[in-house]
Amino acid sequence: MSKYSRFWEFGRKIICVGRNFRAHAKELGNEVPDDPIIFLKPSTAYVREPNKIRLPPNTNELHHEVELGLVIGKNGSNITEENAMEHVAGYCVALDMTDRDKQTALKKKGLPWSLAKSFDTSCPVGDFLPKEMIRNPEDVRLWLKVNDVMKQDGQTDCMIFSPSKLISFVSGYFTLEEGDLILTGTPSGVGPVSAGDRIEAGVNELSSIKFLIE
Ligand SMILES: O=C(O)/C=C/C(=O)CC(=O)C(=O)O
Ligand SMILES: [Mg+2]
Repeated sequence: MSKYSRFWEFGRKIICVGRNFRAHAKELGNEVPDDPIIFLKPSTAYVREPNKIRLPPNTNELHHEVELGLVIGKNGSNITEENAMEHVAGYCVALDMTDRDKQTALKKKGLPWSLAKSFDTSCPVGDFLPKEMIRNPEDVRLWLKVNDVMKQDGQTDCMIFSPSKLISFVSGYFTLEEGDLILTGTPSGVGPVSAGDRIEAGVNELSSIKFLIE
């Protein structure tokens, strides 16, 4: 068993990348970024099956976003793109649950997104997938169904910034630590979920998660 098999218990940083897929930036009417857009979630955002995703306070529009998670296995800062993958212990399927209404209101005021992105249970994660299980993180299918209907179905080769580029960029600002998780951005097809809905999501056919909205 890998020491990272319960990486969420390390209690480390969850570093998230936004607008990393052109089609998703476009569906929300955003410009494609010149540099990665980065935000953070606290470790209290983690949720694991069979626990449920809770609606944040005063939400009108909770959105699903399926993402590939990179689990960091080696500390480092100022990591080069060439050495980046040496810092990855493995992968997971993850959701970046987003209070879209709140995010839109905060964006309009030029305020941080934390309340919209970082609430308790905003980061459901699947099982740890050791690095050997995904030969090429730039060739992974990310999919998500709500109540058995496919809503997101994208390939990581459509990322604007590759996993290596993201690790290199982020590690110039934050020292990456063992147990950190990097969420690499969502493909298009994000949309609302309500109490009672069932989300199922996965990376390839390797790992899937099922979460109910409470
Ligand atoms: O700028 C927006 O309106 C929304 C951006 C996001 O929510 C970014 C992501 O979290 C993502 O692209 O995965
Ligand atoms: Mg996201």
